[in-house]
Amino acid sequence: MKDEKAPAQPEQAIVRTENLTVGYGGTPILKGVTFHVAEGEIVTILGGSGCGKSTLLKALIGLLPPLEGSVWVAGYNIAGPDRETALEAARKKIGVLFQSGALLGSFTLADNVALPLTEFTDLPGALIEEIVHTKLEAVGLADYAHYMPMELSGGMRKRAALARAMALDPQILFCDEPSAGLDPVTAAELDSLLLNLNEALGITMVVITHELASILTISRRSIMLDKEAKGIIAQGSPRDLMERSEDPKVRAFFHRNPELLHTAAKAASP
Ligand SMILES: Nc1ncnc2c1ncn2[C@@H]1O[C@H](COP(=O)(O)OP(=O)(O)OP(=O)(O)O)[C@@H](O)[C@H]1O
Repeated sequence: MKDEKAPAQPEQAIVRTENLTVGYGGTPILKGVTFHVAEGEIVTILGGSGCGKSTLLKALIGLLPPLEGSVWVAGYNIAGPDRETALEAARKKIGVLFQSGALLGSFTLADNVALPLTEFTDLPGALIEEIVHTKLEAVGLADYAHYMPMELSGGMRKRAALARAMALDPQILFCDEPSAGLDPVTAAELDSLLLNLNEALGITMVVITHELASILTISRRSIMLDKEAKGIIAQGSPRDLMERSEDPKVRAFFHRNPELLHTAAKAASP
């Protein structure tokens, strides 16, 4: 479990949205979403399938321009009038671990991890090699630098993708369902790795996940989205949400019991 830090205040926020409305083709998926993530925090974003978790992530990393509202990432307003310049600067401060891992299959692990360094910096080759080695070492893959992605297990590929996301020493790491497709033990190892990186380097993390074990292990604060509400229906310590929330949707999620939803819906209908 994360250490006991003071609760996040908006003014310390390294990621912040205000009245964010985001969607596709002018149709909102999320409306008027306001939240913040403090520097050094790990926040998990939860919610049922299709509630807009990935859509929110796309807005936070600048892949989807908001329909309304603002998004501040690492001090840059990436939804303001100077969006392109802000995004270029913000992208140097963030790392993204996509659900698929998104490693290039025809590149070795070392070359995959080197990509952001060759693309975004003018560092000499020898230094890039050294950085790549350090990153692979941090995820326990130093001996696999010359392997191709297809020669690795799913868990190792995720760790390699994490090494690549860390290549530019990001202040903020965004992860889209990092444990998807991993067995529980491998998923727990990845959780430990994320926690270690957070604790050792102070990297802020915003993690989308459905995995209850991960949610409880890595985050002290969770934000739960809902499809019907098109926004946040609960936020707080995941343990409190699990043990104390009376919202049927929150209870159904944490107790893995869709019956709770049906019972609440029946009670609400005339
Ligand atoms: N590129 C797109 N164009 C149009 N609609 C989209 C697009 N991507 C997602 N959507 C829609 O937006 C809604 C939210 O999708 P999103 O992928 O953000 O949900 P999610 O909470 O991440 O779901 P899951 O947990 O299943 O991955 C869904 O109704 C989806 O169909």
